[in-house]
Amino acid sequence: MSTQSQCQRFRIGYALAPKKGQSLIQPSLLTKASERGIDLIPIDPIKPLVEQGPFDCIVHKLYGPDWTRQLQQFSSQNPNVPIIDSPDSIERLHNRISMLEVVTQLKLHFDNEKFGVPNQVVVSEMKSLTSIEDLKLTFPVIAKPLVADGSVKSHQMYLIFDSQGLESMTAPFVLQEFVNHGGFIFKVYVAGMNVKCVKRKSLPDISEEKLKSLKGFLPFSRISNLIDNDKKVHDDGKKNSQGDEVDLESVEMPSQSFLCELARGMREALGLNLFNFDVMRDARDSNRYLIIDVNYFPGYAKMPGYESIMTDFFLQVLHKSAVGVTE
Ligand SMILES: Nc1ncnc2c1ncn2[C@@H]1O[C@H](COP(=O)(O)OP(=O)(O)OP(=O)(O)O)[C@@H](O)[C@H]1O
Ligand SMILES: O=P(O)(O)O[C@H]1[C@H](O)[C@@H](O)[C@H](OP(=O)(O)O)[C@@H](OP(=O)(O)O)[C@H]1O
Ligand SMILES: [Mg+2]
Ligand SMILES: [Mg+2]
Repeated sequence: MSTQSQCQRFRIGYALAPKKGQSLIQPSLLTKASERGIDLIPIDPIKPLVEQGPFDCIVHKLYGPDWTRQLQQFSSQNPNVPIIDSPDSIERLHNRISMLEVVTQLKLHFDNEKFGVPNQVVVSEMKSLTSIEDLKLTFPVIAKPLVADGSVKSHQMYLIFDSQGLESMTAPFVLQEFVNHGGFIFKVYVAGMNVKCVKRKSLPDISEEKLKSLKGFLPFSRISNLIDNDKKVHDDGKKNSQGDEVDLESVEMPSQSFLCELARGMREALGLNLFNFDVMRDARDSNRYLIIDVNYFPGYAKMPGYESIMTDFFLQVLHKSAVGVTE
């Protein structure tokens, strides 16, 4: 390394909601990044962005026309500064149909694993809803808000057991088949070329027998983010709220090469660098993986060793190896 490059420091501007900034920008990340020549600089979205530089890269999770205009203006004045990620590409993740469409379009083949998404349909209005059979679904199903914009409402889900439960819903929503998956999911964090998978608690399986005694619907929200979930990752053999054993320690991870290839395909197809996706392993076929959710700029600080992973990613971007970043 030349003397000049040893001295070179990079400035990465970050524009995040206060809560998000506090969770991501921990002293440990600032230290790790600084050791490798990166200064992380907060951006004030209220002030003109073009007056806050210079930046070598911008990372953001803010929305709205004013912010998009700020980014466009900054880009036109600084065409070589990467903006992670493009608002248009992020937009695709704000709709639960378009976020998964990309998965169904991936042309990837694996020797052992199969992947896909659960069957789902959009219900736009209740009056056009006839029966579950007409929708080519069977109970139980999950009603999810069509919009996934980070609001509390967008995380409000309903597990529906019968037609009475279904009739109680308010359109529009996405109706997705409930797939038994052993009560756990995998969250696959992607930061450019870096891919890290963690296990999380999920809804318990519903047997045909159990379904007979379940009536109506059950609301739930942020199930994989419940407070005791982190404990589950570390503790063995605890019971979940339904009384079923969920021993996350003994759950076998999908192969890293499968996840890396899937993540690469999704990253390129989405044109995004910072996201995670939730994956279920089908209880009927352990080689079948279903992607159920894709989230922009998730809670990376929950990921063990996130400081090194994020710093590696920043360096990749600065060296122009990220999607949407041109040479
Ligand atoms: N088709 C399905 N079959 C079985 N369980 C599911 C299915 N879809 C979702 N779940 C369960 O519901 C949880 C919430 O669903 P989903 O991930 O779509 O919502 P979200 O609010 O966008 O989540 P996040 O907090 O990750 O953004 C999942 O983590 C999983 O535990
Ligand atoms: O608030 P919105 O825009 O919906 O985004 C959330 C995602 O939906 C969640 O997936 C993130 O949690 P995970 O990192 O556990 O997936 C969650 O992480 P956070 O709660 O740590 O910020 C958010 O990124
Ligand atoms: Mg999810
Ligand atoms: Mg989500």
